Amino acid sequence: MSSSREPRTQGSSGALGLVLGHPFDTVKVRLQTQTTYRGIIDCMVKTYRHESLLGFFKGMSFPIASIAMVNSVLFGVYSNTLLALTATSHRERRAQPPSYIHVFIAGCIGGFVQVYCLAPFDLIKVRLQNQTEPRARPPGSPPPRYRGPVHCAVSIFQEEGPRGLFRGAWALTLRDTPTMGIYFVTYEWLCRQSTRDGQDPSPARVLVAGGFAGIASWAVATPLDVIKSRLQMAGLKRGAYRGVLDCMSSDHRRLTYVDSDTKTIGGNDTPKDDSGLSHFLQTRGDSLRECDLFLA
Ligand SMILES: C[N+](C)(C)CCCC[C@H](N)C(=O)O
Repeated sequence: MSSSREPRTQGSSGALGLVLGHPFDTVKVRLQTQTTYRGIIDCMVKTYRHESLLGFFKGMSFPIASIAMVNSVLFGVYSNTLLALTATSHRERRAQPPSYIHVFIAGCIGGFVQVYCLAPFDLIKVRLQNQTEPRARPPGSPPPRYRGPVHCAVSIFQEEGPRGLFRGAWALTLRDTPTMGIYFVTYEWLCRQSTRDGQDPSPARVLVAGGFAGIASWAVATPLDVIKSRLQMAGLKRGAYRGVLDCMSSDHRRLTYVDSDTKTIGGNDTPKDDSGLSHFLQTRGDSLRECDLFLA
């Protein structure tokens, strides 16, 4: 980073960005993994109707608690890699800016390393965001599979083992390694464009450069983000996908069906031959049709 302000503010600005962005992230994750929604507006309307505004904030607490740590690993590894590559300290760098190829490599390495802190938190976030139970559950309706982030972490650990907590981490690595490189190159380039040589960019410029760097990196990251979210949700069904390539080429609608243990529903394709299930569906009606994508 060419600004010395960045490390001090990254914790709180990261958390603020997260609260503002989380409702959109929830809509994104649901559209990536569930087949019940026709589009963004449909997903927003249904979420609001069934779960109220709070539905958009499901799964937010662990990311808030971990963002400072994940970002300090990212920026720490980035800075130290850049230091090793260019042999110039943070101060000297203002007079002697690092080359873009060094910025890219340092960004990729930072992105690669932070994945191993981010992966378990991101997995729990995605699982909780996909729980579409309403705030006030009708009497007799099944409880959500996970009661909260800690229960979710413990359940995944018990049901899927420690490696279960890293489900989707390989796709996350493929998503973040190159795109963090893109993030830092775009950020550096925009800061240098808008600032005279040897000076620190103003806070407003840092904000704008960071925003555009985020857009550029997300534009590239989104396809692998879809795969990552699907692999994370498919965790409960062993063998649902054989890996990243299999997930890329399979029709994900075939995997959305009712979980017989929890009676939660994913997607719109439900098995036709289960009469108990169709009775269950008829009696539960539409509200359960929007329910969780949990694969048995
Ligand atoms: C993929 N891309 C590089 C664009 C952004 C990665 C964002 C990672 C972030 N720390 C998080 O909490 O998810």
